[in-house]
Amino acid sequence: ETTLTVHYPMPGFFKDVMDTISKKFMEQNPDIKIQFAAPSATYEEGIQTILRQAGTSEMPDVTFIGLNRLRMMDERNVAVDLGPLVQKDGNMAEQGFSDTILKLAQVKGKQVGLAFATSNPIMYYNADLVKAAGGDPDNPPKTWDEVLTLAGKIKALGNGVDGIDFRWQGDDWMFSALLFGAGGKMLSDDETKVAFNSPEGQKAVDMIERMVKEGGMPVFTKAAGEQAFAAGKVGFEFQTTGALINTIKNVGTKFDLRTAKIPLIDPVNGRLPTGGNAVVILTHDPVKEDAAWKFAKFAAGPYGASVVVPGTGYVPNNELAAKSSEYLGDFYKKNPLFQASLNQMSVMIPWYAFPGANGVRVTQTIVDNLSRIVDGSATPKEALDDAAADVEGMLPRS
Ligand SMILES: O=P(O)(O)OC[C@H](O)CO
Repeated sequence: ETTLTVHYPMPGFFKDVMDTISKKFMEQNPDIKIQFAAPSATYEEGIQTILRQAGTSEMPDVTFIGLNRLRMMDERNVAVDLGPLVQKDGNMAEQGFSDTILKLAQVKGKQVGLAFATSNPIMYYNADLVKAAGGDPDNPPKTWDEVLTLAGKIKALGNGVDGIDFRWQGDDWMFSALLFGAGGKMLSDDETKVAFNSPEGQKAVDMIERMVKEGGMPVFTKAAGEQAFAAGKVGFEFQTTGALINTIKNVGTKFDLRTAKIPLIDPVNGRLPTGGNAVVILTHDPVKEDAAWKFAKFAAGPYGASVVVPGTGYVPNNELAAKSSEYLGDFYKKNPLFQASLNQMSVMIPWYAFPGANGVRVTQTIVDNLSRIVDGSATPKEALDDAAADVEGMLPRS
């Protein structure tokens, strides 16, 4: 029997799906046992744990890494190159892994992992509050101006109700939703210079200030924002579609929960970041590596995707799972809340992965500066310029 130790992040989203997938895998592969290492609360904690454990006896055999940190895994040379295994397999496309899907977990052409869960940011809204404020829940806002106007009216309802919770905390992902949504980018094409202090970046940070001033967004922590929304005290919440099942469970019957596309500051050129994570093999032991490859394909394959999508709210990252009636073929028709993210798949681009060893610090600097806009201690321009100067100093010198 081969035992694989598997580490994953965000147990709030993934514990149940990991349990289901590993149980089924062990039924089909009785000679392989899956045991879980303590999960990490976030992607950022996950990557730091893995980099610390790499090469020690504590290192798990398999991990799930945020898509923006695969580059770091590659730069530190920690992950097994899956390219030869993909080659040897020969029929990845038949198992639903098209080239497009394989590319989601490649770094400069190297197959660092297989995408396990993929997401985009969506708009969650409280249809009861929208109605109470004079809006039409069947025709939710399509532009940020419309969101802000309606959110302001929701805030004006009083009774401790707030207009917006935009999940800017934690990492740079939701900031990139505004930046990419405005047609902007993080760094110059040659990655030597910061490019988010651009007119598009300015529009992104101005929007955060407008959420506070016009849309009634308070200084929430991530958890407080989610709790307030689920308690029926917030009109609009913007965050990953991966939080959908948790949100549905937490809202229960308290109000009429709906979802819609997140507006793009530039509806023509705007794009959205792809959130989520990929399964990565760490063990170099040949027997374990073989078992780990079986598990990776199973988790990221059609069965895994058919558990992850309904179990969380992520979009399908396996073409067979998305199309076949055996898996998710009828699911979307029956579950309209899941359609917002599906309808945005055509505008998904990679979650930007900063080069060099300072990726986690870069992200934290961006978040810290966003918090100054939300708490009113800096203007959007000051925060943007400070973030740009700090990040510039953290980029690798060529
Ligand atoms: O949560 P995910 O997996 O959709 O990834 C995007 C994040 O929300 C970033 O924290």
